[in-house]
Amino acid sequence: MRKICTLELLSAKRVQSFRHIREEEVSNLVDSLTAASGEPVDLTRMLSTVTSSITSRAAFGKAQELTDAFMVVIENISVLDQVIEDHKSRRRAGRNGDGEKEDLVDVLLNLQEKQNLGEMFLAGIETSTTVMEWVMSAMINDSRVLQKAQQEVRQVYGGDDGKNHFGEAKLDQLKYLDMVIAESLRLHPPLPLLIPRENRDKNVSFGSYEVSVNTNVIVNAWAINRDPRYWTEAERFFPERFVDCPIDYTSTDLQFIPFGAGRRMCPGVSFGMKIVKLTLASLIFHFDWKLPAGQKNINMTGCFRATLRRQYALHLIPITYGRVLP
Ligand code: HEM
Repeated sequence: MRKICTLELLSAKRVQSFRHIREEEVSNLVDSLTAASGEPVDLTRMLSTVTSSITSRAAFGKAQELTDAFMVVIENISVLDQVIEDHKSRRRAGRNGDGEKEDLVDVLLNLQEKQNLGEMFLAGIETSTTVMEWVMSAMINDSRVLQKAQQEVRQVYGGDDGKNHFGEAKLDQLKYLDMVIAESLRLHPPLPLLIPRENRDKNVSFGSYEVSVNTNVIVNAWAINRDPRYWTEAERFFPERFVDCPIDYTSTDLQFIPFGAGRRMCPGVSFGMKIVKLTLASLIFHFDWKLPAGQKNINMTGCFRATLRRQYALHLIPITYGRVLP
């Protein structure tokens, strides 16, 4: 399954082919927030919806109506079977020639493989949503960082381009936003403990650790990302630490491993991070953000379920950029 993910489902080319889906769904999110401008919204729920809409369209080729079903796909596997049946009849009818337009179910059918599809994408939705929640929370609590990130995105996307079509073409220019996301991933990795792995080969040693055969190893990424031996003021949220810094989450630096590392590293990095960056850039380009009445800052308490999420849903007030409040 992992090999299929890396080579087929989540390859750079495949991820790029879903660009229009990401842009459409993020634009829908902006429309909903614009309609709610000036009122508190449950941003946690909205971020989860946008991520699952993008994922279900990419995975199943179905739009909104499948999104809710996707969330219960594990319990209700018949939904997935129905999707696969639909794809099979479409293929039998010979309506599936263009590789670019294939969704991920088509790819799996090509490979005669459907196992674990639901679990895999569910994991991607939860982690990507969690990353966005933490980044927004950290920026709201640090107005200096938020302003700097907003300045950058409004400069890059200023003029008609930003208002009419907020696309991915210029995302690479948002260097400061990259640092903000990296710093949030460092302090709040959605999977603080990497997936347990069993040493099945032979006894090995690395550093001061001896790992004998048949031992389960659990890597504490959370502790590594905050280790004061590698990070100055390790507990501080300070995106500028990544200026001119060669370390990033796709490199092989083992002091920063929010996606794991090596052969078992997350195969969904590119799929997830494209959603994360486009959504966050849109949120801070189109809106200024206020806390609900009576709230001074965001409570950053985490809570460990399948992932390390915020304990409390994120409620914020979007103010459409440029709108003068009464
Ligand atoms: C953007 C947020 C994401 C984060 C922070 C994240 C993080 C991780 C981490 C830490 C691991 C464990 C790596 C290890 O044990 O060494 C992992 C594994 C995995 N991730 Fe992600 N992930 C994200 C998004 C996604 C997405 C969007 C998908 C799929 C669409 C995905 C699919 C997977 C799969 C299938 C594995 C298991 C790989 C294996 O068992 O070898 N992830 N992820």
